[in-house]
Amino acid sequence: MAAGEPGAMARVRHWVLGNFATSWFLLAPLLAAYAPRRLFLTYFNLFLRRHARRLLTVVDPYLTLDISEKPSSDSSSYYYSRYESETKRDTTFDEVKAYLSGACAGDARELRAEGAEEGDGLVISMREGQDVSDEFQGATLFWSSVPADDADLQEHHGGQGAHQGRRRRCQRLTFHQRHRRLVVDEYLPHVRRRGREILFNNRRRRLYTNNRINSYSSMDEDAWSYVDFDHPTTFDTLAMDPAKKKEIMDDLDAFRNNRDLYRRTGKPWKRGYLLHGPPGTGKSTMIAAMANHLNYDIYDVELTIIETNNDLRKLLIQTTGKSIIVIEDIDCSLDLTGDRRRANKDRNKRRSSSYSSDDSKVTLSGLLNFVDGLWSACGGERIVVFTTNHVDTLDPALIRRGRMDMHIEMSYCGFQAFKTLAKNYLGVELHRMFADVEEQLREVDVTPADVAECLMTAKRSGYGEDASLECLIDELKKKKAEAAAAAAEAQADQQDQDDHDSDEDSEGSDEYSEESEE
Ligand SMILES: Nc1ncnc2c1ncn2[C@@H]1O[C@H](COP(=O)(O)OP(=O)(O)OP(=O)(O)O)[C@@H](O)[C@H]1O
Ligand SMILES: [Mg+2]
Repeated sequence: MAAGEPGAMARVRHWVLGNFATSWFLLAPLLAAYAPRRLFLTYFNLFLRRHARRLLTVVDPYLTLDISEKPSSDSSSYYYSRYESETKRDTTFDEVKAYLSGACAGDARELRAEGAEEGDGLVISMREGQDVSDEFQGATLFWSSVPADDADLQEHHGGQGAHQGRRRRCQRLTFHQRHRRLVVDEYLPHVRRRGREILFNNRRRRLYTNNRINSYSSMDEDAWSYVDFDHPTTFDTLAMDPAKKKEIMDDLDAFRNNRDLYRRTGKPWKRGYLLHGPPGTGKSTMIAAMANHLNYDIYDVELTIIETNNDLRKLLIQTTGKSIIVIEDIDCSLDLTGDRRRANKDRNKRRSSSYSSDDSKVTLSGLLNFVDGLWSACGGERIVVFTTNHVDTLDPALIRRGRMDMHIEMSYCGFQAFKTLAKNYLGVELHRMFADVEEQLREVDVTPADVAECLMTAKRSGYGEDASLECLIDELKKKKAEAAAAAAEAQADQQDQDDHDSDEDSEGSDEYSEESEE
């Protein structure tokens, strides 16, 4: 309707057009008989144009929607990154193909297999002309593989390019017109989301570490370098109390599976874990197990080379979702000691004198913002892990619930943890010597790292189960004796100190009494 057209006129026009089809059937014979041929043809033409589409939908109520393969010239490995997505190609075709991979493997008869862009997996897709069906909220939808339109090809390549010599493909979705809204609003976003997950799970995981970045450089500078993450630890091989382990796994699963809950409650989709305990109790090992369990990347933040809070933020926005951001030994990193103080000195030397050193520190507040400031909410599905050997020295603000939601104490090796290590290293779940080991473990503080090392050494030397366990028991006894000797020595030192103090006290009081007598 034209703007400003009176309502009455519009109604009349609508009525006329609405009755056009009827009027055609009434008027056609009259026009054919009495009107000039030219007028008849014009009238007929008009009728066809207006009503052909409507007639077609009666005959064929199905709609099609094409998703074409994009030129490979800007194809690059698939990223799950908010930052990078702005500059990377449209990945819809890949997502749809990944989504259909499962259905194709089950349904289609003529398949095509391509190596996944990363990892050892295969992406199965349909050969041209094949189709598969899919169900979504009670609607049946059909996907078929067809060549992309020539027009489409021209549009994207200008008639040449990387796809020359190979026809681009297109996934065609066919659905009933009554599902139009369902498809556009819900089904296609669902397909893309699911496809993205499949692509993400197929790729190799990465272990990132931050580069030293120049605060004044552009945002394009790579803040992170990475290697493939291929750590073999899983929760199965992690030695710790089974109940505690289950609690952590359940917590991780609840985090991963509750995207909507986080959204509904207005909480950013992230969670913090504080791992604390003596060296060698498995804090770093736990992080690897978490990453393997969730299939997330790891960003290992080296705080000592970050110069400003702003750089820290820059790092954060270049991380991807589905990742674990780790700051190891947080107590050492934040306290400006050792390397960090040296790093600051070096930096200050390099800087012009107009910048005070106060401008260039990662402060506690910078770190707090990193963990749960506004920027930290971008991207979502992110886990932050801090590790420390000295939980008591940490600022309470840093580890309060909400920032570090779960505090996990990694403790010395108990019997249950030992059983996991025995299974890992010796392949035994039960043994008559376990009772001896249990007894020794009750009396000595030994880390899982010590036990693992002992069993590994025995295994490498070709010892059998009995000999390996004997070695371990000997080692535990030795440690117990060492601990007893150290305790005795400490007690003796303490005694000496007390004696010394009391001697000084009595000398002091003698002097005092002599002075007072005088
Ligand atoms: N709980 C555990 N389960 C299985 N293996 C463990 C465990 N704890 C330690 N280990 C073994 O000991 C090695 C060292 O452990 P890890 O580096 O995880 O200790 P950590 O607590 O991070 O120590 P640090 O505080 O010094 O960083 C690991 O490579 C692993 O082989
Ligand atoms: Mg560690």
